[in-house]
Amino acid sequence: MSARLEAESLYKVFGRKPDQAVERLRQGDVRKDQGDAREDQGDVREELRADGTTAAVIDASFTVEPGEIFVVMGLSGSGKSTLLRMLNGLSEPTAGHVRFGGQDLTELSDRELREVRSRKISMVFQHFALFPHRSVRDNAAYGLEVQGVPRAERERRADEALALCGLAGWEKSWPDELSGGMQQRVGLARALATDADLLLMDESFSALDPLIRRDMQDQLLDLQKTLKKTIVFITHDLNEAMRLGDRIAVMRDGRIVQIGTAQDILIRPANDYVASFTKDVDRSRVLTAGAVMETDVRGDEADCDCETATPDTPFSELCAISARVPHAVAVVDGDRRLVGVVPAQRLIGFLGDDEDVVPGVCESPRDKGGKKVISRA
Ligand SMILES: Nc1ncnc2c1ncn2[C@@H]1O[C@H](COP(=O)(O)OP(=O)(O)OP(=O)(O)O)[C@@H](O)[C@H]1O
Repeated sequence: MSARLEAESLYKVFGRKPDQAVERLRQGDVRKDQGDAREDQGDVREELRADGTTAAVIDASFTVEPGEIFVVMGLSGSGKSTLLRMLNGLSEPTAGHVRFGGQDLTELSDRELREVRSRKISMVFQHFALFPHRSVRDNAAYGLEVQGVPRAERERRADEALALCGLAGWEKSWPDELSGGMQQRVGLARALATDADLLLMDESFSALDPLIRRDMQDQLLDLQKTLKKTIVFITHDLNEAMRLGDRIAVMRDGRIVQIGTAQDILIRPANDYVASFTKDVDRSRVLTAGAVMETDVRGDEADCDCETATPDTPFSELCAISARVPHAVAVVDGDRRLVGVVPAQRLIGFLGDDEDVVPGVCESPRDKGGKKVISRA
């Protein structure tokens, strides 16, 4: 089982007097908490920038559980890469702590840090960074070579990792004989071969064309079902974030502005900035019955023999059920207990951009008795 990764109030400031800059940023936040909010969130950051100081990451805190894919999403310059470099110890935080498996990486010596980086942490980059004059096998074995693992064992482990990534039979090929997608699989195999618990993926699929990219996303999700690594995945693409992330942190101007599941971010964006990202997301691919249902139920809405949904029922299937039943869809849990209802109007509300998705009364007769089903407060 992998270990938990914790980031606690991380700051990274580039430029002069970084510690003073952190203090100013903290005081700005205290003023804001006390209600002395200036309209512009980036206030102190902008003042610092005018002085030639960049607050690249400001007060970032989160925990990534073992087996979780935690996606950090944000536009270029929002601080994603700087955050990732602090997580793997390549960049020392100006303030704050990074803990992995309970070990505080920010307190290790350079030698201890190198050891942790080579054994416990693997990186997968956007540009595959393969060595052109090494075979696919030797590329996949590179991390093990750095660790000093004997040749026979590293080749065995590299071959296993390559097979996991769908590259059995390509071990002796050269990188330039492989397509872009296959080269990225070698990058992934190299990261997996070391058995590192923490996988840091920096825009790993961004250079791939859309179909291959989707393929790689599927493969990662599939591998993760058995590997259960602790994964931090950086992307600027919200669709990718929503497909991969158990949870997503949205960054803006160095700050994490929201952490939540894909459904949280779609349904309850923390602010207009996050909401503006979600406009182009195909909601029907993300939402499930559990996210869209009304939980204010009477209790007898599933008393007929009609088809029901479960909280995990995908939105598209929910729409199909809704079209087949003459009333709101009842959502039941594994014990067939009613946990919510979804009136047809509510589905329509969630598909659009309209923030006011609260539907009115479902006019459909519930059953042959013609009883109205759902009423909303
Ligand atoms: N070594 C550095 N020295 C000075 N400023 C830096 C340094 N590294 C990053 N920055 C600045 O910190 C801010 C955050 O950069 P960062 O690369 O972390 O963002 P990002 O979200 O990863 O962007 P991208 O998606 O383009 O890589 C930017 O304003 C950048 O110019």
